[in-house]
Amino acid sequence: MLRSKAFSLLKPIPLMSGQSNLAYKLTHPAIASHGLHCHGRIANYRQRCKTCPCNAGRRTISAAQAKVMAETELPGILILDIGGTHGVLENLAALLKKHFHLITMKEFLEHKKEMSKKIQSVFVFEGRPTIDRELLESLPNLKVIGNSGVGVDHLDVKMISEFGVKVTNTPHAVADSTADIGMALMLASARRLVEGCQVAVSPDTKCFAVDWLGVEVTRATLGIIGMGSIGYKVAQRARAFDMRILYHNRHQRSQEEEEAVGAHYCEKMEDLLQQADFVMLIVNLTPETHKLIGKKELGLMKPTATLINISRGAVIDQDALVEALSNKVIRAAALDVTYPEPLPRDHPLLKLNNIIITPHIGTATVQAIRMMAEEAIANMLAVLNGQPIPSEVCPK
Ligand SMILES: O=C(O)C(=O)CO
Repeated sequence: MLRSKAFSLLKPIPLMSGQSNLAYKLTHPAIASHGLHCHGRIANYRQRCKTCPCNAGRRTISAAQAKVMAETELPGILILDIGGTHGVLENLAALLKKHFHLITMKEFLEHKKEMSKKIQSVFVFEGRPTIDRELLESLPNLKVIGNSGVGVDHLDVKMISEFGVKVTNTPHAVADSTADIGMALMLASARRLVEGCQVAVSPDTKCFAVDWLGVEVTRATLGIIGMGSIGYKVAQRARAFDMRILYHNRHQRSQEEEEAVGAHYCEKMEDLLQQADFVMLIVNLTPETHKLIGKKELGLMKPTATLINISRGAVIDQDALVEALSNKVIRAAALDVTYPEPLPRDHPLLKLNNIIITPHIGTATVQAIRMMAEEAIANMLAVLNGQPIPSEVCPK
């Protein structure tokens, strides 16, 4: 297929906030309110507009280039929030460019007339951009929204499907890196790693090991809530620590799968909560799992237990968690996800010393980012070519 030289020279342009009503809606509200570029979760914590090293966003294209793009044969793909630094932007763009004409939100808004019919896919890389009726109505030939990541709680899949548009996700690409972050949080919390680091970098602090006693992960009981592919990968890793593994899930795994990792099914979540030394949340955020862990559930946990969340912040009632941690109802918590993200500076969770919080870095590895893009591309191409879709998210 032919590709225009002019287009191949184009650099993808990250979404700019506040450009128009539509652009505003496509910017995560939390990010807009912080005045940050919508560059992805990690960048949200670190990059302010002024210091952002990514200057690509300032680039624009001519009407002639836009016309060439609109006439070329590769399907157009609208890029929502492809961001980051350190070459991530360029690497992902290069992968996408093999199959699609990249059209950034800025380009789309500037040349809507030429662009809108060309766009057949929307690629959601990071952040939680709003895909609403207004956007869908402006894309008459849209066939697929390819989400990078497994969680699609930011997308109204039912509404999107009414437009005949498919939604896909990347459960395979995220599984190892997200399971690793679950293990990392469990170990770090158990052995008070963050506090230890703080002591080590303050040479004046007197440090006796007895003041920093942690608890052992080895041979402890791990309760996994949500035994999908990430949950199962966690169980595989936990087996190497001789952990006793309990799990609660909508469906019981096969006997073979259970035996392979030595996991025992708890039909009632309460049974798991009462027995586990570490409770790890790995469920999708749905109306059923919203505030799944609240005051009652925290009260069932052992006072020596640790709660780890690598799913979505809203799975925990954060007010109840603040209370439970302050009153030592449970030993500690380790969260890779919160609501909102990031937490406001004065949030009570940030004032506690029995908590570890990371900025939603479950998939923040060089390998996972690339695999997510590859899996998303495979999904989107399958939809466009009328082939079986590897990972489709069906409306409930
Ligand atoms: O895949 C996702 O949705 C994640 O948030 C992984 O951390």
